[in-house]
Amino acid sequence: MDGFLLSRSERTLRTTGTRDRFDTVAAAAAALADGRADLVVGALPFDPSAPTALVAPVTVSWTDGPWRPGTVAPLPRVTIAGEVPGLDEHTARVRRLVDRLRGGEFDKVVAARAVRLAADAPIDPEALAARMIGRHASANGFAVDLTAAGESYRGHTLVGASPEILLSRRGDVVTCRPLAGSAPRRAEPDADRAEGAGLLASAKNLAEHAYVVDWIRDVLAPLCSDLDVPATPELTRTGELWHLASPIRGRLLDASVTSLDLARRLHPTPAVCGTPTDRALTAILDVEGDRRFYGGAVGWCDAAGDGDWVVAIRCAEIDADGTSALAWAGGGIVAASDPGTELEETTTKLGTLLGALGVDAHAADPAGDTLTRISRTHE
Ligand SMILES: C=C(O[C@@H]1C=C(C(=O)O)C=C[C@H]1O)C(=O)O
Repeated sequence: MDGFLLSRSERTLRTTGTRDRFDTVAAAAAALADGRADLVVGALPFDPSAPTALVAPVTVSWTDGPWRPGTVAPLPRVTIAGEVPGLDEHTARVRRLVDRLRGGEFDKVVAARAVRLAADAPIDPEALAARMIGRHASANGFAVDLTAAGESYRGHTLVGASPEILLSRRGDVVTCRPLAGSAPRRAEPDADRAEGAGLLASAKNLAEHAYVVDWIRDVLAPLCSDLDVPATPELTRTGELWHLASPIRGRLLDASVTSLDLARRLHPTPAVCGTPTDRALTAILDVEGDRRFYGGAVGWCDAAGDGDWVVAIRCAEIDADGTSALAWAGGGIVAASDPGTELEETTTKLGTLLGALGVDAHAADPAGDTLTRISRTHE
């Protein structure tokens, strides 16, 4: 897929073609600044030192509302081919991280895992994005060609539906809506409401959330006047989860600070990384290895500096021939975290992507290693 899609509830950006590729934020920012590009779209990786997948597109179209394509290609049958790492190993990693948190090495760290998916025919990235957007109308649906990030990404696409806005910039107004703190949705309405109310009252989740809000405040305070940060978060929900959310708003002191600059400064927030950021990032890269574009940011920046960047979660990277993919999910760990509950939370989060593919996220083998857990196909 040589293109980019970002579907938000108010409008959708779709681009095709590649006029220029940028594997660093600096290169993309320079092209915007000197008029070689009037729009840059794409993704920032989780690891801020890794190559970016940013492009200046050839065609650009904006439409009102979320993306609603007329016809959508059917999705193939998809199975879970393996877990990376196995479920036991993920739980053991969380346990070791909890020990390090209790030892005071850091205050919060996000632990993630992935599932490897195998499809019996190519997964069309736009068809998967359309299905995710159809199931989550208020989410930020995306499909991004990652080729610009280098050889190991050639023809790969990142597809997802994120509930989390890293930032939006319109003129001198910057808004963010970080999430952190999670509880599963329940089928039974009273039980579901109780999960939400429990999350809003949970000291552990409020603390996990506060690390993210504090980070955003610290980054934005020197750049903004009138920075408005709510004292307590609000409750928000997706199809699968309740989250704590904080709508933040500020006014830029310097109008030359672009949405791409802001994304670079705000990323990685403790919603995907941890506190303190540098220690958490080092621990994640050491324990998990490369997260590629999971936990990164997807968005756009125009020549005026306006733009939207969403946190790249509830997503998968589809390989070049479309028949295999890696889907990730993570959760914030603090000293009070329970490894079993954290594992369950990642499974619930994986359900956003797996549900769109007709795969049951909860059908995983508790032993954690490979294979063949199958799923429904799309008729
Ligand atoms: C890291 C993910 O989600 C993030 C982590 C959350 C948490 O720890 O409670 C909640 C929302 C997201 O900010 C993910 O979905 O993979």
